[in-house]
Amino acid sequence: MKVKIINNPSSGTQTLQKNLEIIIGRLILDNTLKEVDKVDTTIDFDYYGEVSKMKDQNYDLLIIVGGDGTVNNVINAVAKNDIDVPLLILPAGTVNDLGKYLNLPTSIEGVCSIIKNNTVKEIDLCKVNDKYFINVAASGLLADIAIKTPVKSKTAFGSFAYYAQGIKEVPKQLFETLKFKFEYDNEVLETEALLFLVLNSKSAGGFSNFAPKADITDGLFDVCIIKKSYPLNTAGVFLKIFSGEHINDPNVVYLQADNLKVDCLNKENLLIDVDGEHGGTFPATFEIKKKALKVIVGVNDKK
Ligand SMILES: Nc1ncnc2c1ncn2[C@@H]1O[C@H](COP(=O)(O)OP(=O)(O)OP(=O)(O)O)[C@@H](O)[C@H]1O
Repeated sequence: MKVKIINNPSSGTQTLQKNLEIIIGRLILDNTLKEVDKVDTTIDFDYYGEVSKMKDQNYDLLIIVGGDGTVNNVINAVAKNDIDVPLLILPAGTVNDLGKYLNLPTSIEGVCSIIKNNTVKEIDLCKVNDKYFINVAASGLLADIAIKTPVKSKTAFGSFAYYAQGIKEVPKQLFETLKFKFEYDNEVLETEALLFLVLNSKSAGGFSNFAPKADITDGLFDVCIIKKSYPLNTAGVFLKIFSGEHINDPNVVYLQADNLKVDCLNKENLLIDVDGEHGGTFPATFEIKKKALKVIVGVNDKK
């Protein structure tokens, strides 16, 4: 196998990155890997330029080592360069929603065996305006926390940094009212909302059941809108997210669609977060390309 590795040395707690040399060494020794081309990212890394070097080079696999943000940067470069090489995501971030959903390994043994098994699955690729995403786009209350938490504090404290930032932000944001307009399948919905998410997989923000009906191969977005309500009701909604029961709560709108436009009617320059990275502002047009991305999954992946 000829592989390219794009590694973010700063993602998460850096455990997987430290084991990379051992993993590569083992796979070279048993002849699984014939050629390995590894590059470490930097803060201002040129993902597009790096991925464009893969054209016509007969790579068998592109391995991404990093958190959701790194994965997002690489898949944008892959899609925009029209690269058709299967991707292996090695989850090394703070939250790793997609990694958990796809049962991707983090141990040395697990990573070696998933590469040897080389089981390819085609998954949907999502886009909002000109930015691709693989797992989730979100906006409103809490959605910008992933963006605001500095990389350094994420590394030092792992997911605790998310909660610390969250606690600081929530009281202020609960008094805000955001009014959104959703257009999908000839329907129009205008509502005051705290937060909405557009999901490809089931998992977001560390909640593995945010979109309990989602299937990453069905060509549909799962949209979860958490409506503005009394703080106690909102707290109830968040508790139900653990079990997936929130989708039946009167303060939640849950829908599936293959097309979606969203506008924020009362706040300019509200950010959209895509897979933990900046995804621009409103109005937002969402597109989904069914099974447009090849990824390696664990042999026990049943989704
Ligand atoms: N060498 C580096 N040093 C510091 N920051 C980097 C480096 N390489 C990339 N980055 C930054 O890391 C960010 C992406 O981090 P990533 O999402 O992979 O990890 P994380 O934030 O720890 O995980 P998660 O997104 O799951 O929370 C990008 O915004 C990118 O600019």
